Amino acid sequence: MTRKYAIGVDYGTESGRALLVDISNGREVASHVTPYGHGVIDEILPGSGRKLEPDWALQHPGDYVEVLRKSVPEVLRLSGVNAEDVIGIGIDFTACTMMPLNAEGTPLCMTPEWSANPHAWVKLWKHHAAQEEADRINELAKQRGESFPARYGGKQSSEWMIAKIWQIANESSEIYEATDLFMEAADWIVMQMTGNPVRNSCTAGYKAIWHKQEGYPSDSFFTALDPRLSGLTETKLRGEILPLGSRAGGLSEEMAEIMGLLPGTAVAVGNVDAHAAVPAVGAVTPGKLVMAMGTSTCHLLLSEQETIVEGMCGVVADGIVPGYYGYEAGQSAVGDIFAWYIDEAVPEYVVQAAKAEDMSVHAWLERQAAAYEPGETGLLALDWWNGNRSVLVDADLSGVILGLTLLTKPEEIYRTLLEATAFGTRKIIDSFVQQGIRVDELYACGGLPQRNRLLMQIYADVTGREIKIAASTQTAALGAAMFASVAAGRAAGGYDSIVEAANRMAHIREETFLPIPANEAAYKRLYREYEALHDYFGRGGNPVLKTLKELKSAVKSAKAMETYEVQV
Ligand SMILES: Nc1ncnc2c1ncn2[C@@H]1O[C@H](COP(=O)(O)OP(=O)(O)O)[C@@H](O)[C@H]1O
Ligand SMILES: O=C(CO)[C@H](O)[C@H](O)COP(=O)(O)O
Repeated sequence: MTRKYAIGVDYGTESGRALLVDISNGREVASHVTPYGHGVIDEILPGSGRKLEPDWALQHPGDYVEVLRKSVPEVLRLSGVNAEDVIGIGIDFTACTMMPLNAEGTPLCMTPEWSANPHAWVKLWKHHAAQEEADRINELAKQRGESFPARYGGKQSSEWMIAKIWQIANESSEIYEATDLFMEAADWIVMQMTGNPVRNSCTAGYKAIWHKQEGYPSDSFFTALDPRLSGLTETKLRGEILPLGSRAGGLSEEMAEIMGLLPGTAVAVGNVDAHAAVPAVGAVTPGKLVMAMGTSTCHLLLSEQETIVEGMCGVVADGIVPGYYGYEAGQSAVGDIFAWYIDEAVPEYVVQAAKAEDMSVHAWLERQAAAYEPGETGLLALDWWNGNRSVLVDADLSGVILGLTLLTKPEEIYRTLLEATAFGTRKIIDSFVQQGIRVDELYACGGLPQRNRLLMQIYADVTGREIKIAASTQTAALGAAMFASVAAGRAAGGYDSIVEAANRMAHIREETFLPIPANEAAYKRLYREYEALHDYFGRGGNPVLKTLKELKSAVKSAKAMETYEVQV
């Protein structure tokens, strides 16, 4: 029999990547990346030039289609694989990345009528401007004794579907009224390929408060929240919800032509990027915590038990691998913090020194920072540059760095930022363990583990655990391709289950990172300080971070309003 292949398409924050994989062994044959033309829209709305308020993060859905148009034909060309040997295509996406659609399934931002309204655009996962809505959802759920908050660590995040939808209703009732469906981008892009408006159980479960047995929260909850939300789940959130690995449909004639594939090729239901990565490192049984480390970090863990864990993003039955409860926790910024430092705060001499040695600024700072011992910088930071997702679930928190002096060097700050993210991860692991959820092994995947050895050593030292690293640098796309092979099924040359696919297609590297005992001891001491600082700034000991944010928002909103009034 000829070799069979599947394509995984990973939609990240800045770009989309297609990966063509040999399904017999997981060999990655070809990949291609298409950066999003509009990137992350967080300052000015394209077209109208309207200035966005703080904490907004939008995207253009046309950029997602461009990835299919460019990267899929390109992986076929690069690999020389024939379209008839590609048995399936699967996608994974950042989430909750959502958009309002009209009755034709067109995103409202792509219609002339609505394109100047920011609420018509895709709200990216890191759009954090729905915090008030999230707070109110949490208060009301508590008052009414709703059962769902327990499944989300007690709190809904401002990053998620219901808070984002309600923000639209509150700030732009005309967009809310004009919306026929609110959809995850993961489901929308699948609908572009198949014509079928199906939703996937992973984003529905983790991001839209859907439960396999109980469904969405009751209509009386939504009505009590806001009478305009009455009937929401039956109307604007309607749609069949299918489990991971299901076939959403076959590729349409039109999209097959655009993508260079055969019409009818199996398209798997969408998935979340980090979740797709779990089977791609072979973590298909309980106790294996997978850290998908990139712009942000998601922590994924399987368990036989359903328990409440403080600040977890969610526990969903079959949410990652069928047969287990899938837990998710996360840090809203990790690589993004390092990127911020390099883009916004590194002195010019560092950029020049890196250039002179033909190194990236990251690599130069990593080398310099590696010369320090734990504690030697005299610095400590809180990793909240993009709020805190777990365990505090509070997008209104911000970064803190302590201990700066006139002698502080850029590499010391860089090291401190790496350490801060490791402490944030330790906090999450402790939270699982304290609630009796086993964490036996750590796996790291995503863009960071293979780019920064110091980072991984610090994580091993801070957690006191061995860290195994994914062999693939594109685990999410590999996972999406694995789910595609399941959607295609055995009869087409694919697999019956994701566990079977993982057994054949997942790989980890031989080299692992082990804790260095002296470093581990030093970090134990520093972690105690991190915990004290964490609770002081994060649990209300001193609300200064929120006060600063309120002041900033008030001034920025007043300025944005002035600019808008001048324009109209
Ligand atoms: N050598 C490095 N050390 C630490 N962080 C890095 C390094 N190189 C790139 N990064 C960070 O990696 C992040 C991108 O990770 P990646 O996994 O490729 O993307 P995404 O999370 O969008 O899928 C960026 O935030 C960038 O700052
Ligand atoms: O919350 C998520 C998954 O549940 C986001 O998709 C994720 O945090 C963004 O991923 P990346 O850092 O890879 O861009």
